[in-house]
Amino acid sequence: MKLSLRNNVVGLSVETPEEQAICALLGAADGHVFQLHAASDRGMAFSEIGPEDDARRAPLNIVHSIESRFAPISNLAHTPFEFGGERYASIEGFWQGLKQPGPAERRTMAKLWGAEAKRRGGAIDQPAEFAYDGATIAAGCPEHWALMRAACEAKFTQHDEARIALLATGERWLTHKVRRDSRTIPGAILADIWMRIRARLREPASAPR
Ligand SMILES: Nc1c(N[C@@H]2O[C@H](COP(=O)(O)O)[C@@H](O)[C@H]2O)[nH]c(=O)[nH]c1=O
Repeated sequence: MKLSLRNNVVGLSVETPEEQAICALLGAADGHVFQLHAASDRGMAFSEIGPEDDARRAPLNIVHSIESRFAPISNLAHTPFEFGGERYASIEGFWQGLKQPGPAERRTMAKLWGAEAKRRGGAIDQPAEFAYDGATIAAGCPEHWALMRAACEAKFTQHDEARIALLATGERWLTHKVRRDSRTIPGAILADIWMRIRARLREPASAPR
């Protein structure tokens, strides 16, 4: 193997069939970040840190249009779950339903996901307060966010794909930056909910059922 160093780039060129086989294996790590261990002037080692975005902990903006492997994290994704004795097709169906006055209207919203859930909910004025499970909750207050957190917990514990997608974000900082931030649940609150749930899911006791 030939070794060179030019412009801060370490170059290795293959000379034997064994080295060629190793080089072919390393093809799977193309674009990954490696850490250099240069303990002596006779040799060195590189240990793999991982794909560049993971290694750099690049922020990840969770929106409906994100790449498909992370899409189930979005509130708009079709990720059926049960919460408070009711079935919901998506978090958005749950959240937008809270704007509705009665159980029948909430049930209708509960069946929706994707752009339709967002659009139908967007057409409803957010009441200053609403009733949920016998309590009166002021819109946009921490109790309102606590409902979002509890529903998200239900989603990520019950829906395998959503949980796998959330855990696949590793240590990356999550954001929820959309064209117009919600007046009832700011994107920063939502991102914080996802990151807290992710940390909880990593704890051994909450490993997938
Ligand atoms: N605009 C948008 C999303 N907005 C969603 O709207 C909800 C808040 O709505 P509201 O209470 O009416 O302000 C919340 O669930 C948030 O995720 N979501 C996405 O994935 N992609 C988007 O582009």
